[in-house]
Amino acid sequence: MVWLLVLLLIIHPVLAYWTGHAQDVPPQLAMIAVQGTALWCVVAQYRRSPPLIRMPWLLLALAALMQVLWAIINLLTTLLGDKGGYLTAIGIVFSAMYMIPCMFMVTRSFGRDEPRAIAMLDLVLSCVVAVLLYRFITTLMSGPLAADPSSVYVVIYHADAVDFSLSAMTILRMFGARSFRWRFFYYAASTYLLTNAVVAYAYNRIELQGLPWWAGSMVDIPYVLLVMVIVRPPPRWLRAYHPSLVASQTIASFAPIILTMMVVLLGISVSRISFGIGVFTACASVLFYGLRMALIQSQHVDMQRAVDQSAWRLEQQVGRDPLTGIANRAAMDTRLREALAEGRRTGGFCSLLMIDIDFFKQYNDSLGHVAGDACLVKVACALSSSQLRARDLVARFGGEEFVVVLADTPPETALEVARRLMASIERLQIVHPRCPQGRITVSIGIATQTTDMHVDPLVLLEEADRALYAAKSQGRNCVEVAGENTRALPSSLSAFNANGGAAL
Ligand SMILES: Nc1nc2c(ncn2[C@@H]2O[C@H](COP(=O)(O)OP(=O)(O)OP(=O)(O)O)[C@@H](O)[C@H]2O)c(=O)[nH]1
Repeated sequence: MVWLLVLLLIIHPVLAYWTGHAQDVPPQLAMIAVQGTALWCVVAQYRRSPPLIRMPWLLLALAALMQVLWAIINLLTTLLGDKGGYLTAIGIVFSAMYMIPCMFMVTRSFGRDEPRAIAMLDLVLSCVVAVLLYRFITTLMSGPLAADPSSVYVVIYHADAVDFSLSAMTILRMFGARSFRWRFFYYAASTYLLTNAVVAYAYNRIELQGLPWWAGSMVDIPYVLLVMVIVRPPPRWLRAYHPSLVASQTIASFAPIILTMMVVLLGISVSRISFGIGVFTACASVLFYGLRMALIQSQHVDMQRAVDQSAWRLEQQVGRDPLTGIANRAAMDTRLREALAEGRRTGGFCSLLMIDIDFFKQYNDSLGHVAGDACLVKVACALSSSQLRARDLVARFGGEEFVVVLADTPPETALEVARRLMASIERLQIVHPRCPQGRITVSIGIATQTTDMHVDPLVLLEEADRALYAAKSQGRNCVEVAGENTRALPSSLSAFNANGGAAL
């Protein structure tokens, strides 16, 4: 590939020197061959690239194709002549159409989640630029305005402004790209666009003085550089450079304004020739930009809503037991710590109820695990709808064990609550074929942090567990309050324990 290019590069000036003029057929053919080689190289890169980055390479290939077609039309004009001016008009069409893929690749962010409507808006605006340029050039270069020498300069200045704006924006995009593949694409594109702009700048001015034989060889430079950039290993700084997320996002958001700005400027220029069209396009471009921003804004609002919802769902799930839907162990730990701290601060009590379903293994064994799960859900539901205060927390501790945290609750009240809970389970009347009562019952252990004692959550849990164990030993279906063996209790409750637990 490189050797073919080198050969063409030598042939082109040799032919130009031999024919004596850059615009003769042989040098033009050599130039088209150089352009074609570069086009082929970009297409090969497009086919090699992963899907997400194919689109910009395709756009670059389209831009190069427009230039090749323009050169072919120029060649046909040399060969056939152009009496009606049709070939010149077609050439201007291709040179204007060159803007569409260029604008598109510079403006777009190519994100997967970008709405299609935005791509359509960008495409329409890019087409408007091409149409305006065509209208502008044809009006100034033919008809009465063509006689005015300043018309040529006006066209040249506009072409330069567009070319240099595009290259500047492409360079900016290169420094804003966070992935190496994208940086490499913009590196190749900016090399091509910038040299193209410089060559066009020089060529147009030389052309005004009459083209020397070597001038055509200048046109090869952007294409040769493009091929070199693609086939040679990329420079090390391109791989090492990493823009910050803020810089990258700012540049990507800023890019569309270049497109709008170009349409506005072209609209202003065209208004010299056709006031209506100029003003209309300038206004339309601003409206389009506003619409583009509104679409992005509404997409962000939607995304934010979805993020909020999933965060809320996650928050709910984190503290929830997936089977029963009530609080889980983690939520209980947090609430218990808070309630104990509150008790210490205010000098109040904090009680903990440890509840365990009796003979649950037998229930599972006789009716199956699915029925066991359904039973757990019903028990959880009954516990949490037993007229507790909003600040009390019912949680599934694990397996068939539940815990109720009762902040600011003395042991006497905790005992009343426990009775109420047992009664609500009893009301469920869940048949248990292998339980002496013939229905599901629970045993409860109570532990309390008293005003004069500061207890660690784990210690309180252990005490409640010991009390529960005692309740189980007493024959189940009863409440046991953590007693003298763990901590001193009010006399009324000690008496209650002394009776061997409260059979309800
Ligand atoms: N269906 C179901 N069963 C569970 C779940 N978690 C724990 N279990 C069962 O609960 C049973 C608990 O058995 P044990 O610890 O022996 O308690 P028990 O049979 O209730 O006996 P006591 O507590 O002494 O009355 C075990 O068979 C566990 O498999 C669950 O999420 N779903």
